[in-house]
Amino acid sequence: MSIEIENVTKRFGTFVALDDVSLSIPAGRLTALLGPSGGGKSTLLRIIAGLESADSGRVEIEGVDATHLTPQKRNVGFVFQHYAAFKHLSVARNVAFGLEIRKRPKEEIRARVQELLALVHLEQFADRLPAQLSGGQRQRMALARALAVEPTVLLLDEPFGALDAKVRKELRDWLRRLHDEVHVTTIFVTHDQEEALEVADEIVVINDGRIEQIGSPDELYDQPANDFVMRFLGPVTQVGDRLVRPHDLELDTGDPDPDAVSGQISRVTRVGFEIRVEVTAGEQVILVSLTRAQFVPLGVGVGDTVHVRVPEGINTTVVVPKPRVGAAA
Ligand SMILES: Nc1ncnc2c1ncn2[C@@H]1O[C@H](COP(=O)(O)OP(=O)(O)OP(=O)(O)O)[C@@H](O)[C@H]1O
Repeated sequence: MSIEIENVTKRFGTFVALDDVSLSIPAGRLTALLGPSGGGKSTLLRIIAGLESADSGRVEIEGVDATHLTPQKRNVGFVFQHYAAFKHLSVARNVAFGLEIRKRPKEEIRARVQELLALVHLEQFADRLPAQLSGGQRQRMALARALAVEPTVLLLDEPFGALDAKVRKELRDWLRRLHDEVHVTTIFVTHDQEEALEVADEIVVINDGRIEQIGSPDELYDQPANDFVMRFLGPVTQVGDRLVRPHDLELDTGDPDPDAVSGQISRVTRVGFEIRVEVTAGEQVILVSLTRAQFVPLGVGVGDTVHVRVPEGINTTVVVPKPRVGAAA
């Protein structure tokens, strides 16, 4: 294991941002810290970086107790959402910065900067100023700069958060490929489940200062530990007391299956190749997502009675009723 977090707690005043968090992060992998805003992801990342100190607990990086080490002594590279470049220095000098302050030989710096700029596909922009780059190019420069000093760990806090959706997606693919080339242990914070599912080897779901689940994208998607994780990772609908993915459900007409829930179609919406069917069954509105090829042969529309089936073997979680405010514990 590359990073061990043991029983880390962090409070801001009386607010508990991290509540006794323990976690092992494997070496050489790309790990996403995923969760809703305010859940504690950035705080955890900043504690790993040494930019924030925990109230209690321990941080170990590559077998070394880093709990009380300064950020400089931890050998971590850091990239934030808004990267603060040196505005008056060229792209190449920005990337070279960490090597220059470490007083590495000029020739070594030149070769390394060239190699890094090639890695992030910015060779032709070496002499530009940061202001002459696009947002996506600037974040790539930030990554090259963070990688320059060969960090043990690369920490990325919503590195593509400020960019538009299309560029974000491109950089996501690019980060995955970059990681496949350099294999540096990387932790990145995101609140975007699609980003985490697409890019990460391992995902840590954090909510309310606690870890909800750790696993590969497939494990989290197929075997969510609880209804929070299930809801956070993709669309869900409720059938009875079970949470299900709308595309896992089946619709039947004719004689109902004994386990099926019957209701009336209250709405049909087409979104590209997907047909979203709302079935009202008593108090519940169930969302069923079908392909056109599944929907059309049913020959049904709004007002018709249908039966919703949860096929055997598909993944569901039971909804835990929320305690009412003021209810006794
Ligand atoms: N310096 C601080 N002082 C007081 N409260 C803080 C401080 N830093 C963070 N917090 C609080 O701690 C909680 C966790 O913040 P954190 O930034 O770790 O969340 P996050 O999961 O990264 O969310 P986001 O995606 O919005 O950045 C939030 O409620 C935040 O308001």
